[in-house]
Amino acid sequence: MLFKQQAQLRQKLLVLGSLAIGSVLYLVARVGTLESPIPGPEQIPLRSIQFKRALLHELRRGNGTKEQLGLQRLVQQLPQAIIIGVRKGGTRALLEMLNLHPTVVKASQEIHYFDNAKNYARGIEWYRSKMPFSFPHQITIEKSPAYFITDEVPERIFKMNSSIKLLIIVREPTTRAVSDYTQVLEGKERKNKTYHKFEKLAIDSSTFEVNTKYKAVRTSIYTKHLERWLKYFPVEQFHIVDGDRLITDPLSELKLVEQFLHLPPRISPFNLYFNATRGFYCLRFNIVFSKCLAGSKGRIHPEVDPSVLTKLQRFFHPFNQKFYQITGRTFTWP
Ligand SMILES: Nc1ncnc2c1ncn2[C@@H]1O[C@H](COP(=O)(O)OS(=O)(=O)O)[C@@H](OP(=O)(O)O)[C@H]1O
Repeated sequence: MLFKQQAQLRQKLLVLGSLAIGSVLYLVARVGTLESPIPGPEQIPLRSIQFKRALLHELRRGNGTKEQLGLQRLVQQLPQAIIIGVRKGGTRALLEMLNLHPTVVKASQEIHYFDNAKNYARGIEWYRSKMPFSFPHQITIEKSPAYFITDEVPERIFKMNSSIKLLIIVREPTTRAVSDYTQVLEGKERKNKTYHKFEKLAIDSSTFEVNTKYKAVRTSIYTKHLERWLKYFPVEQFHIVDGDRLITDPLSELKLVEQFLHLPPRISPFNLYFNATRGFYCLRFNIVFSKCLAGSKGRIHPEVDPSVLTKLQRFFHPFNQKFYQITGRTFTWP
């Protein structure tokens, strides 16, 4: 009995200790690093949010119940915004970077609720149960890149929330297709299986034209997919993120997303630093905690015959023009 009480006391002290250390480190980290906060009704007390995040972390680790940690107001909210695609566009980087914002809570896993018949049949409360705990003033975001290209998804999302905000991150279409191929190739190699070369898959061997049956090619015809979505949602409900710029200048892209989501600007230069070894920007949450994306992000692409790349770029050109026209955002793709 005495032993149990001592163990409980020790656990409580541990929780309080880690919370106190976390808060002090957080305050030290934020002082002087934040952009001057914008005054107004939207302003959220950052420090208390970060403190609550620390409590949330303790809850997830099983170091107390909601009541013990004073987290009764925690809820599992359906997402108010979804990153619907595009596969290999930088969806993971975008989600992780948005999660730096104190008002954003991410669903860590891809949930595949709307594109997977079995999951969809489980119902909306199943979907909600997959969402992270958050406070009512926070917004939940999930990403499942397969949503963008799956026929049934727009209608299903519309039925859940017709005013939801939709984020699409795109990359130069040919590079995206090669990235898509690289991921599949790696999977095959891991299983000691052989796989065709990209050139063979992307070009029809009888007509020497671009093979539009190849999924990696089809996914890059962004306008075709977007048109299906526009049957349900007005174009204002979408925000297009430049995935190429998210790699080279992530903060500029994140600022545009903050505006689109009506979030106060809180992601600052402090939160992002370039890691020369990785060749990418990594994320800094505070002076002690920073992380880069997993090694599966930023793979080295195989070399592709330049004439095939040119053929693909020519093929995508008219679709790209249409995409610019519809979205009102122009990219520098060839
Ligand atoms: N900061 C940072 N760190 C690492 N990787 C980054 C980052 N920003 C964008 N990217 C690019 O993200 C590409 C992977 O895209 P996705 O996350 O959408 O892939 S997936 O569809 O979820 O598999 C991945 O594509 P590849 O380079 O082709 O592997 C990266 O180029």
